[in-house]
Amino acid sequence: MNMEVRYATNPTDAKQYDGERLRSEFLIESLFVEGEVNMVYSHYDRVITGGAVPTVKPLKLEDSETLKTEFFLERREIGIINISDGKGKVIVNGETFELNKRDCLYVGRGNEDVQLDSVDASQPARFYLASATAHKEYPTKKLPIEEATPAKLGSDAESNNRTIYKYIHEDGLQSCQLMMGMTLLAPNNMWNTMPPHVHDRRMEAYLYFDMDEDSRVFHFMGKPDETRHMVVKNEQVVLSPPWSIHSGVGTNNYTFIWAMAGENYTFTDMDHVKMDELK
Ligand SMILES: O=C(O)C(=O)C[C@H](O)C(=O)CO
Ligand SMILES: [Zn+2]
Repeated sequence: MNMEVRYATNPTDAKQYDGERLRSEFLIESLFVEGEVNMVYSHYDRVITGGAVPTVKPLKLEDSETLKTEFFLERREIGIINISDGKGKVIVNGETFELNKRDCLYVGRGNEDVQLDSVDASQPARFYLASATAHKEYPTKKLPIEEATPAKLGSDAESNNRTIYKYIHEDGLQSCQLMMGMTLLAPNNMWNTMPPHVHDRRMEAYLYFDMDEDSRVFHFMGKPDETRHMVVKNEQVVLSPPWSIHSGVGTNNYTFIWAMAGENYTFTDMDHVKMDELK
């Protein structure tokens, strides 16, 4: 288990950052390594994002060193999505949940033993993890992508025709503060979340995946009138501060998982940015 800690940055300081500094604060370049659990603890709403790729043996969710708790979910909840064609298994206190590609499992606070495993070590599962602090236990529950409610957004004319699947949210899997879902772009559509928005009440993390080796997403961040971009590869995560837009355009098709935590539990609570305000 590897845990990196990242502190929060205010937007006035972030204005001065060059590309390298921007990437070291806001881009997570390597989460998915075979046989490892890698996580980043962000001071933005204390959200932990991580990747786990179990092969020949299960990997345990743990980090008493950083959290100073007896077990990982003592005071936390977690959303787990398998992004691999290889089937995965999550074993929660002895109960097994099988996750196909794009299925999501919510595990509530108080579950002591969480293990992540692959059904076939030669085609391992790749689990994306997002965890937030939690004040009570909600039931551990799986939601296959087929049962997540799709919402169509955008249009071919704007090159942003896409479908949002919400898994953990007020009308889906219940949680304390974590919200999580996946956005799939229709073929030949490259833009996400443009026009952009901010939500000063919540941080957000985007995991970009399903990309070829040479595909890139140009991810836009920053205050609406002070934007920057980072060039993002397959299976990399952007940490989006509450004051920042979070939008991207790909050189090829891609999918992304968004996860949020913070003040309220209302997916639609966004401050939309007018194109005139963008600089
Ligand atoms: O495609 C989109 O637009 C999104 O998926 C937006 C995210 O869900 C988001 O930013 C929620 O605040
Ligand atoms: Zn958002």
